[in-house]
Amino acid sequence: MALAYDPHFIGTGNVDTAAGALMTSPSPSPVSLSQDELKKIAGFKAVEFVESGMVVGLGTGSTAKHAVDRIGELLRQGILTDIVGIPTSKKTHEQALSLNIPLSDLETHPVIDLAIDGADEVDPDMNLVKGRGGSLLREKMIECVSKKFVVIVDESKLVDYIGGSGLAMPVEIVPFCWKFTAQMLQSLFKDADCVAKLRTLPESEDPYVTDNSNYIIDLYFKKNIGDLKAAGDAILRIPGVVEHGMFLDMATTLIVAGEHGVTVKNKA
Ligand SMILES: O=C[C@H](O)[C@H](O)[C@H](O)COP(=O)(O)O
Repeated sequence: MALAYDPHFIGTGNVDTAAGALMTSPSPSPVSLSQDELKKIAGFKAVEFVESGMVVGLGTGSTAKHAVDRIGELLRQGILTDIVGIPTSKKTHEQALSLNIPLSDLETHPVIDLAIDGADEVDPDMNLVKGRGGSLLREKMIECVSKKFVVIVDESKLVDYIGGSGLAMPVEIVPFCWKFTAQMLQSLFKDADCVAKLRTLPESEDPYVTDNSNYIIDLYFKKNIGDLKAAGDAILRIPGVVEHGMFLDMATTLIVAGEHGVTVKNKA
């Protein structure tokens, strides 16, 4: 599918942040763009929300990486000053250090002005699946105390309902008796024909280990799981579970880059 890009929408202009605002940017001169270029457009657009003096949650993944790069660039140019970054993973911590972004943590800065992060799925109510890159726990800890949470995606991430992509919904668990916990998770969602799989490293059958020394169980649903809040609460009642990758009612702004330009949608 041909993708369209409107270079007008990379910039540092103001974004309409009124509640419920929907800003769609048409593309006057379409140019085919890769998925990564769309991620970059969404990431740069999100940084328009960052103001000097803010404490900023720095997301993880191939989309958030562009936003973090952009913050580093604007700091270097002196366009942004006095930013404090709170990284959501070891990888983002390394990236931010390499860009000389001043860093802190939740204990020193328990309130965050704004967080910017990608997502694996976004439903029409701006509920998210996150963690296919393995970073869901730190992301959720940081983003749930952010006054604003700007989610950046290319349009391939939009789904009709959570789980609708047919791809993984990650759950971070403790390694102890992981097979037992995986079985509990699969049984919990038997009505949705759920399959629970331990995430392993691509080059071996060894478990993938998170930044917090935990494992990840990926849940695959063949049917809609229905009430997301009830599902999330039920997952958290399983003792070996640390956190799940559903980020419900957390996003305050959604930026989608796609074939017809960039859309900015605020939570009503
Ligand atoms: O664990 C990874 C994070 O939740 C990412 O933000 C999410 O997977 C989206 O990543 P990407 O922007 O690379 O698609």
